[in-house]
Amino acid sequence: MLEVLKRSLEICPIVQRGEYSYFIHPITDGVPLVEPNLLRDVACALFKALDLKDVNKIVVSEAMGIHIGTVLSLMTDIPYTIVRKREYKLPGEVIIGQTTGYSKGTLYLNSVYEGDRIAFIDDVISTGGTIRALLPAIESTGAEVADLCFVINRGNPDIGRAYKSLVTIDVDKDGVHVLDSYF
Ligand SMILES: O=P(O)(O)OC[C@H]1O[C@H](OP(=O)(O)OP(=O)(O)O)[C@H](O)[C@@H]1O
Ligand code: HPA
Repeated sequence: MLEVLKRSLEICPIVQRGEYSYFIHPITDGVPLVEPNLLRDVACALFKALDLKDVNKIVVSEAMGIHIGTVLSLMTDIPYTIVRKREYKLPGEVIIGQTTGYSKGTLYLNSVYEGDRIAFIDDVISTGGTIRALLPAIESTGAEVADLCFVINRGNPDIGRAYKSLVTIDVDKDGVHVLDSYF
């Protein structure tokens, strides 16, 4: 398990976004091509790694949480909602400031309510800026984040609580180096 993911990371290209060495990978970018065997490898590992007991909703963030949220939802029959980069002004919408290693923006959380037990998944954690902003926003609704898992962990940031990641990597100008994996 995770052999396909690890191999694909070791060959992925790097581009500079200012000071930030950005790796380009099918799971985090949708390019190069998302091969079904890679998606299957990731989906099965997420399903196995996450504790989904009594979880009633999956939360993912736009854009690149969406394909992994879709496959996990199909596998588990648990519905998911997407934290969007677009405002809806629905009642209860939570507005979140997001800062990553290369961008700043605003996210909008909907469809999460008091009493929900949430599994949060995302393609990558890097500086941790996104999840550090998202966690209190989800919890402000009265929902509990029961488990969280990232497909790729670069940087292993402290987010104030435990989290899971399928693979841990280091990125430099020469490429991606896989340091550790969950399975
Ligand atoms: O740990 P951080 O430094 O916050 O980085 C992680 C975030 O960066 C990416 O999202 P991005 O906002 O680039 O959007 P995308 O999914 O559309 O690529 C990724 O999907 C995470 O949500
Ligand atoms: O280096 C990266 N590559 C792809 N997605 C990302 N999201 C945060 N950092 C990265």
